[in-house]
Amino acid sequence: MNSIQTKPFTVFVEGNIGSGKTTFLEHFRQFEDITLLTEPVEEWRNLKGWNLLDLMYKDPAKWAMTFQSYVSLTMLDMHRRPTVTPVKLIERSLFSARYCFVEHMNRSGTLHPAQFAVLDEWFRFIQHNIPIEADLIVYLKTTPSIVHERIKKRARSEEQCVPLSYIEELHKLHEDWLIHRVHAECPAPVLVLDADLDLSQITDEYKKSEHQILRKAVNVVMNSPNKLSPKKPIHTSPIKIVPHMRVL
Ligand SMILES: Nc1ncnc2c1ncn2[C@@H]1O[C@H](COP(=O)(O)OP(=O)(O)OP(=O)(O)O)[C@@H](O)[C@H]1O
Ligand SMILES: Nc1nc(=O)c2ncn([C@H]3C[C@H](O)[C@@H](CO)O3)c2[nH]1
Repeated sequence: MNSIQTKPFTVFVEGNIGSGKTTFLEHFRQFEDITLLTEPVEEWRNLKGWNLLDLMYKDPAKWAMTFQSYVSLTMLDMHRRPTVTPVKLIERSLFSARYCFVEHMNRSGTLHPAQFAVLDEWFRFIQHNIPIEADLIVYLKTTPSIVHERIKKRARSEEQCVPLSYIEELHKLHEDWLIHRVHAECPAPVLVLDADLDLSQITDEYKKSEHQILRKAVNVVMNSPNKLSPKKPIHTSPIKIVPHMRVL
């Protein structure tokens, strides 16, 4: 008998700019029954001809509010995207937008306090009224200097002037959220992967998350005719889970 799929096992893939989130999602393209939702960067780069990402990086004081408003809309659309597969991987989330990027803009004064208050109210309203939570967060933990080099090498035009200091500040905000668990509203367990490893070694690191992700798909799929057929063995190696409430 088919299992009735009410909500897919939802995984947020989080990490600093250039940490390898898109690359991580691509690793899971080999498996069936998983929906992969990449960050809507192209929508931010072209909204009716406007490159909001570029405008935000060039003049954050003027464009941060506009950009974050559109990030919220596009990310909410991702969270609410109907999913027929038992597992859904999302690149970033409304939580990283609020806890990392908007938080940084507030602390740095890029956003006026009134603008921050509006964005925060929108986040709280959505969080309390729309189910957007994760069942697991995969945190691609990196060293700022390493991802800064990757950003420069990738050479996305809008990011050419992103300073290392910005990456370091975003890193701290990711660590506060996902390692030190300072935000109680996002209780999902966190699987930490060492995303500093280069491309020749990173696949083995990504495989550490397969068991946590695919077993959920297998559990659900086992009750339906089309079995999940991972083309590679599921690894059961011990992995590091950061519980919601850390015992410090
Ligand atoms: N483990 C790795 N080692 C070396 N380079 C990597 C690694 N993972 C990704 N890269 C490279 O770094 C750049 C950023 O990778 P990717 O786009 O996957 O990161 P991202 O986290 O999705 O970035 P963004 O936050 O900007 O969307 C790409 O050029 C990619 O080829
Ligand atoms: N300001 C700001 N707020 C966000 O919520 C946000 N989410 C992603 N980004 C930037 C990082 C990369 O350059 C690029 C791709 O991740 O977009 C953001 N920037």
